[in-house]
Amino acid sequence: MELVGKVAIVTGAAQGLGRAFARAMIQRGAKVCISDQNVEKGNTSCVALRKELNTADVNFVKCDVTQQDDMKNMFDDTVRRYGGVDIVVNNAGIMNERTWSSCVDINLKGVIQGTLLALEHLQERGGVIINISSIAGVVPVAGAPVYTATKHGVIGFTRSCSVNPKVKAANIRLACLCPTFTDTPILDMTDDHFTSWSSRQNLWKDVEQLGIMKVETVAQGFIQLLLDKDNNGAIMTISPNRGIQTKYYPKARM
Ligand SMILES: NC(=O)C1=CN([C@@H]2O[C@H](COP(=O)(O)OP(=O)(O)OC[C@H]3O[C@@H](n4cnc5c(N)ncnc54)[C@H](O)[C@@H]3O)[C@@H](O)[C@H]2O)C=CC1
Ligand SMILES: CCCCCC(=O)/C=C/[C@H]1C=CC(=O)[C@@H]1CCCCCCC(=O)O
Repeated sequence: MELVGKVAIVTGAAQGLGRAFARAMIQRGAKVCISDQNVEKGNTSCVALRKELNTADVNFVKCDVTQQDDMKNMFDDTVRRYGGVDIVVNNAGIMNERTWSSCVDINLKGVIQGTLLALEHLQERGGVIINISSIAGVVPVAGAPVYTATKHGVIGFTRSCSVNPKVKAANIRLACLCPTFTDTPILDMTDDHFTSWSSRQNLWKDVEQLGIMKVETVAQGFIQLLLDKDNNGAIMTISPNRGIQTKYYPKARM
């Protein structure tokens, strides 16, 4: 897939991985809508990306992924501004075991809502949906069971959409990105983010064992996943010890 002239939407892109994905796509010629619930950080990042990359082809739209009206407006605004949508990256996510219900709302329901709207918008012209899961989407993580459940859900949902014949016929491709720990503000967790059935200490032991990747490393894998036009249903894992790996888990046998 060639990115020049393509139109992309990234949720939760005011900082961290979302911002790095947006940056990598703009650098390759895409027009990008960065959205986030944090208006101040979103606007600041938009101005900084315009300046750094010397482009007007990036804009910010306020969007809380738990709010259906915000989500619809993000798509409508992008269509009005750029004439359509080709790529949707459902990236917004939090790690909070205590406010676990909002973790489900943002990490899983937000991705489902973003994907369903993306399918509607892409059905005429085809395109790509990348859903951001985590390595916690494929392995159990004792320190963060709710976060882990949401990320497993993202993979199950995305893979199920990817094998739908209607989706394939519309030339829509879906894939999941599953990084291990990456250097973003999501790692600034305190004990308040945990319950007696989860643990910052446990999670931090994992961090110490595995290490922390740079956002640029994950953005490199993201671009690889986006450009490979033959990877519908793929799950890409990225970790410090094994690097970038693309996996296809078994399909159902009827
Ligand atoms: N950093 C890491 O170690 C890893 C992160 N991930 C996933 O990558 C994605 C991005 O995370 P990071 O950049 O690391 O985190 P981050 O905390 O730096 O960025 C997350 C962004 O999402 C936004 N956000 C939160 N709630 C939102 C909502 N309701 N609506 C819209 N935006 C909202 C925040 O304002 C923030 O800008 C998340 O889905 C996360 O679960 C996956 C594996 C590892
Ligand atoms: C808030 C971010 C949470 C990110 C979750 C995460 O990265 C968790 C990682 C580890 C916790 C326990 C583990 O066993 C996880 C690491 C497993 C890495 C396996 C790598 C496999 C591979 O590269 O194929």
